[in-house]
Amino acid sequence: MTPIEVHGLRKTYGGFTAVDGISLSVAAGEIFALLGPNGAGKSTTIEILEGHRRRDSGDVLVLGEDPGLAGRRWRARIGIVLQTATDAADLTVRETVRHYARFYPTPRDPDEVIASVGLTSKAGALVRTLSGGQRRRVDVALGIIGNPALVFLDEPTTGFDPEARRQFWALIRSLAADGTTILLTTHYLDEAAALADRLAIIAGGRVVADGTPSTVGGLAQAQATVTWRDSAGLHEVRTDTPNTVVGTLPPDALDLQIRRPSLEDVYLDLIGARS
Ligand SMILES: Nc1ncnc2c1ncn2[C@@H]1O[C@H](COP(=O)(O)OP(=O)(O)OP(=O)(O)O)[C@@H](O)[C@H]1O
Repeated sequence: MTPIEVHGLRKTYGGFTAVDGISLSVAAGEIFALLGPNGAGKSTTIEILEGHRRRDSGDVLVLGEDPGLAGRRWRARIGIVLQTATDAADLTVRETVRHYARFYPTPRDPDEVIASVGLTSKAGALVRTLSGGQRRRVDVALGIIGNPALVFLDEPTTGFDPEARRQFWALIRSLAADGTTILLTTHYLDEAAALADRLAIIAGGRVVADGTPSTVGGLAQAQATVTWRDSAGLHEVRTDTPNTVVGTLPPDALDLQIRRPSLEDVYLDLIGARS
């Protein structure tokens, strides 16, 4: 069974079309990233897949069921990390995670989950005393405590420091390696490049490109730009074979640079952020 299958998804708010015919499929154990500017329709899409929002039209199957109709057993197989942080009652990290574990038929071990999000040293601290990034890690812990087959992560690492982000990436990779399917939205292109097996770039409610982080939008075929400076000035050459160009440079060439388009270049072109 394909964990996520979406075809022709549409959602309007009043007269405004937020999602305008999105189709995508995510395979078991795959990490799939949705990228796109603010207001592109990522959260609306993910909320429909979570069963938190109704669609206007389109076919949606999540773990084999229509999220608009699925019941508690389906919900227990899904982990969700929302954009907004969990309300922190007067509970410690360990109490909070244990409390949530009781909602699921086959939860993971709370202490193991706390360790996997790097919060062991804060397990006894009240959640409301944690920093923003630490609270976000509690959100992630609550998203995976139910041992879900599928995890939705809406901008999961916002507010994480660089080390915490890398620890989080390792956690997500290990979940995927164990067969968990991951759908995440992110504004960090390095996060998508580091984590995603496949990704879709969404703009104006439509998928404008999809593929792997190294091939999306024609990245694999894109030419390299070689720049250098010599006594005649600055030179720039676009080429498929940068090594050959470098081999022909004069001995006084300085400041040699070979640059290939990055995911960020492709992304900015596709969303029309530059001409
Ligand atoms: N409840 C709502 N009522 C009316 N319009 C809405 C509602 N929710 C979202 N929208 C609009 O739908 C569009 C898509 O919003 P959505 O939250 O899906 O975008 P997003 O890609 O997740 O953005 P961000 O990156 O800022 O989280 C936006 O223009 C937003 O203003």
